[in-house]
Amino acid sequence: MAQIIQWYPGHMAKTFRQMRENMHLVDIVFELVDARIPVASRNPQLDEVIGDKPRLLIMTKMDLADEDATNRWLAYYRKNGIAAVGLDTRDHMTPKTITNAAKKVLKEKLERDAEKGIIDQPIRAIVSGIPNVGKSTLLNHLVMKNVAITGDRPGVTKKIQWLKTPTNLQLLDTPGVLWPKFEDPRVGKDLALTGAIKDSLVAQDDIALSMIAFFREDNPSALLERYHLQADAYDTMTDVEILLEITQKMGFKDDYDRSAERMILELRRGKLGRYTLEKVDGPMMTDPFIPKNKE
Ligand SMILES: Nc1nc2c(ncn2[C@@H]2O[C@H](COP(=O)(O)OP(=O)(O)OP(=O)(O)O)[C@@H](O)[C@H]2O)c(=O)[nH]1
Repeated sequence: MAQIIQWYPGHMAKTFRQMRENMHLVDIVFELVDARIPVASRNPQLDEVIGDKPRLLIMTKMDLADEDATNRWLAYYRKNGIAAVGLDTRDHMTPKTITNAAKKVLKEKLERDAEKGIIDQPIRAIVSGIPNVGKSTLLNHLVMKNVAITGDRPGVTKKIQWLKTPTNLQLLDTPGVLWPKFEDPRVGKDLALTGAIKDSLVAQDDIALSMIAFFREDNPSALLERYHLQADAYDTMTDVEILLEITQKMGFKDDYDRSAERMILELRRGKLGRYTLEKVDGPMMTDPFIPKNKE
């Protein structure tokens, strides 16, 4: 973990610098978060970079997340005046969903433009989010075919590459890659369980144990059924004992590193069903990791 903390600040500073430099060129920021971990997968320092710029929060990988939990998050954001949509970025409706949501966020600006006779101007956006959250997938789906156009904008000396979409968006071609804040151990575990950070950076058995703890609370039957555990396992066994039992059932004897690895892989592949690690009323909500600016 210490390695990650030392490694990221340089990259992060560069991302923030690039985003700050380009912020005046865009109308809106598309901030991507993983619907399964909407708190851990965002970097709160982005708020400082975005400032008053309008933002659309995009919850990706909704197809992997618990549907009810995502709906509760969306209701929560709505209540707090934060424009948000949830989607599977690979879905064919994604370009329409995002473009409509962006138009809604920018409604007043577009109306002001229309009064001045400026109509059908493209909406210019920058896409930002942590690694693996779905930035490239989203860009590709929005653009459909990779058409890069180059434009000189006032105030910039170097040329900026824009990607034009059929739905009349213009996207900065370099997505802002941010890194999450790892200081809180819960954040690291949640990122590891969803595959947002490299497996080699975290102890797999620790992660498998937090997976067992999560299912014990959230969806007890999913783990019991998947690994053919006895119905009273949660009453009679500790998390460690459950991990050892699963190791045996997998035929790995006492090699719990191997079973931990397998369990995590199966979780990510959806073998245990849809899951959301962070809930609207969960403990993470006491952290200040909620987007600050309003619609
Ligand atoms: N199930 C599901 N998978 C998705 C979704 N969006 C992206 N993915 C997958 O997640 C993985 C990472 O997606 P990318 O688009 O490469 O993520 P990125 O943010 O560009 O990643 P970096 O290049 O590391 O910054 C790929 O395997 C995608 O197919 C989604 O909404 N649902």
